[in-house]
This record gives sequence, C-alpha cells and structure tokens, in this order.
Amino acid sequence: MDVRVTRSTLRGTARAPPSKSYTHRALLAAGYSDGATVESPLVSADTRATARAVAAFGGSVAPADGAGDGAAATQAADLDLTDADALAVEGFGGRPAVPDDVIDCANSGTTMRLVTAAAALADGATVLTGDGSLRSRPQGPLLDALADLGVRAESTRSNGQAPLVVAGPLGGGEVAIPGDVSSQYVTALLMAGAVTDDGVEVDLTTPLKSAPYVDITLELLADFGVEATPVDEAGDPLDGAAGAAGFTVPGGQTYAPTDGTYAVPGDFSSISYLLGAGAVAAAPGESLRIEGARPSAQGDAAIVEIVERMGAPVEWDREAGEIAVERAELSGVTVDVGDTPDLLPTIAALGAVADGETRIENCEHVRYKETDRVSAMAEELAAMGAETTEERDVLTVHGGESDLRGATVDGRADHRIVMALSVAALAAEGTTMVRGAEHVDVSFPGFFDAVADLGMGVERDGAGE
Ligand SMILES: O=C(O)C1=C[C@@H](OP(=O)(O)O)[C@@H](O)[C@H](O)C1
Ligand SMILES: C=C(OP(=O)(O)O)C(=O)O
Repeated sequence: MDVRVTRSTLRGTARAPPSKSYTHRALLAAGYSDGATVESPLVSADTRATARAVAAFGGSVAPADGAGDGAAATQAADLDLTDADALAVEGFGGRPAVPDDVIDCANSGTTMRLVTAAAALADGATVLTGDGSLRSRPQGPLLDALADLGVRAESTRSNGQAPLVVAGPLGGGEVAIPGDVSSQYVTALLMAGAVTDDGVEVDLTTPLKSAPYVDITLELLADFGVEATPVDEAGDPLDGAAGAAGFTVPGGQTYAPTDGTYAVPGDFSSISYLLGAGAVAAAPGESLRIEGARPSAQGDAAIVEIVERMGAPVEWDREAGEIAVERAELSGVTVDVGDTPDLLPTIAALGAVADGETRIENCEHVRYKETDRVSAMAEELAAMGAETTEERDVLTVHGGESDLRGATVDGRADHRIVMALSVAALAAEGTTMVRGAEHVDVSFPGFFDAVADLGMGVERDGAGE
C-alpha cells in the first residue's frame, strides 16, 4: 500500500496502541507459565509471530472472550486474534515441546531472540526463520552464548544470521555476551534462564545499549513472580539495568502472574508519532490529546521531554495516562539515543521540520533494525529537501520547515520509517507519497485510521488498508 499525505491541521484525541515490547514478553511469559490471560494486548504482525511460537512449543493463544477454542487454536498458524481485548494463553509450563515445524518469526527481532533462547530449553531441535529483513539481522552473539552454555545453536549459513537451528536442553550456567548489539539477547537469556535447573549468570563484555528494554523485562518478570537481578562489577545488586555489568536469574522458578492476568500498558514508541504529529500540525491554540500513556519502564517515554525541549508545550497527566501537546515553532536539539533507539526516526523527522541542527548521537545500534534506520532517515528526509549528515554513530538533520517539500519516499518495509516520514509529510509543501505503508501492521496497525481521524490528509492506494 502507498499513502499520499498532505500538509494538514490536526485536532482531537487519539488512543495509543498497547505496547509491543510488553505484549511479546507477556505472551511468552504466559507460555512459560501453566496459563494466564493477557489483557489489552497489542495484536500486530510481530506479536502474532510470538503467539505462533508459543503454540509451536505446545501452548495455545486464543481470544479470551470464548470466541476461540483453546484446543483448536493450539496449532493454528493463522489464528484470528484481531480486536481481542484479552488473550487466553495455555502455557507449556517451562518445558517447550519440540515444534512440529519451522518457527516463522516474520519481521520480528524480539520474537527471534526471545524464542531462540526458549527453544534451547527443548529436548530436541527447533528451526527459526523470518523474512528477508530479519534474516539479515545479527543473531551471532546469542548463538555463541547458547553454544557456550552447551546447547547446539547455529546459523545455517554460518554467518550469524537466520535461519537458525537450536537444540537443547539448556541446563543453565555462566555466560559472557556483548551489550552493544541488542539488549534482546539479555532479555532472552533471563526469560529462559528462570526455568533452567541451574539458573543463568550473564556477564556483559561491553556496556549495555537499549537498557530500558531490559528494565521492561525485569518489571514484567517481577509481575509474573520471577526474580532476576542486575549486578555491578562486584556482583552487588543494582536497581535497574543502566550501568549493569551483568545479570543473574536463579533457576527452577515458576511463572505465575498475580490473579492469573497481566495487563499491557500503552506503547510510547507508537505515542512518539502521535506526539510528533501534534507538535508539527495541531490546530493553533488547541491541544491534541493522546490517551493510553500511563508510566511504565519504557525508555521511549523520553519523547515527551524531547518534544518539549524542541519547543512544543506538552502536559502529561501520568495518573490519567493522558498527554496534551500543542503545535509550536520547533528548534533543533541534541539527543543521545543509546537507550531509545526506536525514537531515532521520529526525532529525525521532527528535526527536519525544526529550525537549526538536530544531532542524534550514539545511534550505531539503530543500524541493526528492520532496516538501517540511520541511512534510511538520512536519505529519505534528503529526498524531501532536508539537509542531513550521516556518520557511523551520529545523524545530523539541518532542519527548516520552509525547505521541506512533498516527494515520493520509500518506507523501506519498516513500520517506524513509514510513520516517521508521515509525520514529516504533515509539514511538507505539497503531497508526499510514502511507499510500503502497509508495514505499520508490525506495531501500530491502526496508525493511518488514527491520524486520518485527527484530520491528516491521507489517501491510500493498493491492498492492505
Ligand atoms: O526488547 C525489546 O522489546 C526491544 C528492544 C530494542 O532492540 P535492541 O535491544 O536490539 O536495541 C528495540 O529497538 C526493539 O524495538 C524492541
Ligand atoms: C526494532 C524493532 O523491533 P524488533 O527488534 O522486534 O524487530 C522495532 O519495533 O522498532
């Protein structure tokens, strides 16, 4: 699907979709349990991939309203979970079965990393694959760590990329892993480590990037009654993942959420596009409102402070979970995205609208996502008239709304590039055609409906609307 976005004025209220990161973890944690209900889940292409993996290991995922039949749903690859307010998960009780078939993780890095470690618990082989993007992303450090723990863990092409073959069972132990490629390796080892016999001790060989995502994991594990601890160089416990030298998770634990249910909070990476859209295009003198913004461990809540720093008035009522943003003349800022890689496309788009220079630092790991997002934003914003400078670890956008013009831009088959370019298009002269816009189904399937309801001029062509 291609979309044509025209400069528009926005007003009204939008609701944030549920968090993708929490939904992945909650589905898998429920899989590790004897069964649990996941309330207000994100149902999207990526989270369906995790649901399929839970089913492949012998669990099941079905709408909790009784519309689905748990037993029948167990192996149904195309199970319809759309619009489910809650999902009933039957777990595999910490002992994944050997899957009958290959697990297709589609476009989802989180699924591939978390499910690779889960597969290591099975007494037999699991094969994991994904789409072209996922098959080009780095899995080597996690495979090496699992191999060091005595599990067969291989890339079929011996290049550290999927397809992968993993054969357990994993008993636990101590392992070293780099922290600067993906935090998802740590999340994967902690989630699986809790149900090993001996537990797992993870030592970081390089400082952790994307640390708030490990905090999300620790928060969710605690809610499922599972203990895992970040530690400093001396092995003493820390309050959070930032600055950790390693992590420990005792074995033999049981996943069980209080009252058998877990509720997913709203997604701040998705909120970043709504907030950005408001800062760029809210009706003068009116606030655009975003609901579903309750605080959680998400590092991407930093977008609230970043948009404020760029000059837009923002009020966040944390208790009500509501954000109000007004349009303003934005100015460039310097932002370190070491903890918040998924904000890079949004910040770059806002930087293209803002006056002056926006420097996005510490962004090398943002190159290992669905696409190289540093290059993608540098090139696509340049096509819209913005001047951009790309270094390995820094993206600089020399902004100015008056320079931005409509163009045909490529969403790079990447949900975040599509949504960020659509935000920039709100301020561009003329019409911007964004190609491959259907990829928003990875994290925010209702994105174009939500922004059209706010008044964004959006015309959609082709399939998948
Ligand atoms: O664990 C998670 O839910 C995620 C971790 C981050 O990846 P990295 O840890 O690979 O940076 C983030 O970019 C991704 O969108 C989701
Ligand atoms: C990088 C992302 O997700 P994943 O790593 O799960 O593909 C993302 O959602 O931006």
